[in-house]
Amino acid sequence: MFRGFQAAAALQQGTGDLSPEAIEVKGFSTVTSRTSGTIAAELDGNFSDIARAGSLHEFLLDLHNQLGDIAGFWWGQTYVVSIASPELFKAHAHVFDRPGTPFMQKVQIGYNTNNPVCPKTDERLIPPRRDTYILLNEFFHVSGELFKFVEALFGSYSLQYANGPEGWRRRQEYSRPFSHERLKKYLPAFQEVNRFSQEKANSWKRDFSLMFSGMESQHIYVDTGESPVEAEVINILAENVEKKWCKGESDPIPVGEDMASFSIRSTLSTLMGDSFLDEKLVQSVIKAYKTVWIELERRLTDSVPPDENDSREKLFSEEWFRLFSSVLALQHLHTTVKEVVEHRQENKLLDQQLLIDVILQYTTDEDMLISDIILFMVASFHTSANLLTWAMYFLATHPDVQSKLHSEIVQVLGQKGAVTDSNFGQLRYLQQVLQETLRCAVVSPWGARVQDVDSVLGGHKVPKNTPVIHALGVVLQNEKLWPLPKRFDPDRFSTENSKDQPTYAFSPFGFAGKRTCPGYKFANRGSTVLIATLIKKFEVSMWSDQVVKPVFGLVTRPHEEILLKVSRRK
Ligand code: HEM
Repeated sequence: MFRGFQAAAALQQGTGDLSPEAIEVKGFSTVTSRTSGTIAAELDGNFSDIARAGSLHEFLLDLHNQLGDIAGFWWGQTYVVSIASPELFKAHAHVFDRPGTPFMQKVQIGYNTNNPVCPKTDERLIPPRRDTYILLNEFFHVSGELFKFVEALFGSYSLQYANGPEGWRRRQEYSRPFSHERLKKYLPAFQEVNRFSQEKANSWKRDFSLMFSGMESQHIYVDTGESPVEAEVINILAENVEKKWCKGESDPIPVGEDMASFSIRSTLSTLMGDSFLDEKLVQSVIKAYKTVWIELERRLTDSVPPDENDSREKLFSEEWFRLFSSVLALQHLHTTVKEVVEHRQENKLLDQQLLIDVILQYTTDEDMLISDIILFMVASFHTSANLLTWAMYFLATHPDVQSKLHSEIVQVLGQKGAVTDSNFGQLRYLQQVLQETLRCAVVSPWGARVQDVDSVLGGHKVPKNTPVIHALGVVLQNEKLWPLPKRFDPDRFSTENSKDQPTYAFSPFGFAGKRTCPGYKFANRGSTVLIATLIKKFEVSMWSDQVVKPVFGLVTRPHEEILLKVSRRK
């Protein structure tokens, strides 16, 4: 039995009090303190239960299955409450603040290492002294606080941790580049970026190679008055994937890799400006980002620190090596973003409407700038890439859905047309496919909020400062709301079938405090363009009878690369 179940038993006994003091919690194991290197009597709470379940999402599925829509458990030493019903989501929909207060001090990366080897050279790293290892470990380690593990990547000053009036103000400002009207205004900015790139290309020290290899640069930026340029840029990127697929028709297509490449490029080029026309820079960001992300996800699922005498300790040097590489990769990401910001500042463009400009207008604090840019990059890359990967997987394994989708695409776009602002809304079934993918694959399994006052939730007292997890994925898999929840069926989202869906039953982008995902339209538009482009031209199926299992981290990904077979449609 989960220890969290004991905690939540207090609810069933009718105490109505969710404070940890009101709940009897027994049997916590002791773990090693990394800092001191000695055994300390620290509570690991339900970490080992979470590890046993496989992930926080799977732990929450069991927890709510056994205890109902509201339950408590221990995230390390922090007592947290989790909610999993449209009604409880509604009751929490006004809460803005997010848990995980960061250290309010400057984050230093790299520490006092004597041998910082540039990740570009790939030179073998020499392990430094043990105390440096401990410092690095502390830097990355999941502490008792939710979201702490992502702090190393996003930085203490990022929007992720911004609460109260400042967080609210920042959030409002950063939403500007994602409004429909603003998307339209990207057009002159992009044209300017394009002209600027061509003029300045030769004077840049970097190898300037257009990321859209094989295409003329003037194709990248459209000059029609009405359609949002973002969709046009994404159209070009989608065509790029399409060209690659045309070439490799007899080979298996590594779909995750191609979807990641598309989503990273579309994010960087539409939100971060012309620096990312440099293919080498894009590649180095992808490499560094992957290294850091792998480490962070590992920390989420493997959240109990190793015991001094643990066998993992024997892997000391390997672990150190991996950790140190990720610190260097992180450092490289920070340096790159700093250069991109400087480039943007030095070369002021006429129409400063990109996300990077909005962030630059909001703050001059270097830490905040870099943190927020990295936050948006990371929040966009991984989620969009996995949404696309899962959508392709479901289409490959559901030929009937694929065929219906193909008919719609041909009907709306014709044989040659592209997705535009005006025909976007007609791709209704494609929207259903994306919605059902978000639901069925549980792309983003959970969120969280906190309040600095005592509150009541579902009739239970929640003490102030108790993090409340929004078990988004548990609700998306609730069989009362979604019969046969594991079945992929886009018709659930038809106008007819969805009219009785309770509000908040489908909240894949969060729902609370007007702080839902700011990039949801962006992700939706990009995915629509890419899927329409590819499915119009190709029939996709699985390359082999590969069994695909999901790994539920902060974002849900397949446990291994999915290989697709693509055949050009007649
Ligand atoms: C399939 C795609 C995506 C999914 C499923 C997704 C999901 C989410 C979720 C669940 C949250 C937490 C919301 C909450 O706390 O209530 C979030 C936050 C966020 N997302 Fe997304 N997201 C996606 C794409 C994107 C894209 C494309 C961008 C950027 C262009 C983005 C940027 C962000 C940012 C910056 C936050 C933090 C906002 C804040 O702290 O106020 N996301 N996303």
